[in-house]
Amino acid sequence: MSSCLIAPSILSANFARLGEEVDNVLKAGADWVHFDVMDNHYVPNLTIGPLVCEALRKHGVTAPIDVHLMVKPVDRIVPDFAKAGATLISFHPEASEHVHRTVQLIKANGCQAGLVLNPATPVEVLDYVLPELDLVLLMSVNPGFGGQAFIPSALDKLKRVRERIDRLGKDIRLEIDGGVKADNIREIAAAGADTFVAGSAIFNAPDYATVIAQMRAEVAAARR
Ligand SMILES: O=C(CO)[C@@H](O)[C@H](O)COP(=O)(O)O
Ligand SMILES: [Fe+2]
Repeated sequence: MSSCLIAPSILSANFARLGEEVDNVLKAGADWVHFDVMDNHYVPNLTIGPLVCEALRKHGVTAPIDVHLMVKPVDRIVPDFAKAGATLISFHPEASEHVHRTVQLIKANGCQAGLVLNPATPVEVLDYVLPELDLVLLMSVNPGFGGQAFIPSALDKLKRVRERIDRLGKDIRLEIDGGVKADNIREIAAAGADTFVAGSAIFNAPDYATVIAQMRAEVAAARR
């Protein structure tokens, strides 16, 4: 199993002080910055684009930026995010006419590629494309908003995707996104996730370092 990575979703950060918020959460022990891009079309919400990603890089953020695109169509915006400093780019298959082509486009632009499965998207969508991926992102809420409750069926889905990744024997990260908290992360880790997005659980807490440390301890307990 790969190392445990914590990826705070900046959707729940204070956007008026975004650079400082990202610095603080990284100082508090976060590994990646999870960057939620919403277009008010694929999902009913509107957030941030490549300019903000670029601004974080110019501000001095060197940690991996994990871009979660909830944008349809997706291909046109991929090169812009690559130029803006994205490390990984993940997209929803429903937002791409040609999933395999979008994966290749992301890689051709020098980024790692991830595919995102909504709660009702079957794992079979990974057939034929899993070997090309660097990451699978399972949604444990319907995309569009932070602060929603974890959908329990994601646990069974995590197990099924973990089996597929292990069978393939390739180093592919299994990321979970939505409703992840210190009090449910242990069972999420036990089900096979190795990369944990958490927005409200971290940014709504008084002390980011305490929550992140708690989360890591829970993941370690699941792996013992
Ligand atoms: O992609 C999304 C929502 O669409 C997420 O990344 C959320 O922003 C996670 O927030 P919490 O559920 O952890 O508050
Ligand atoms: Fe996300």
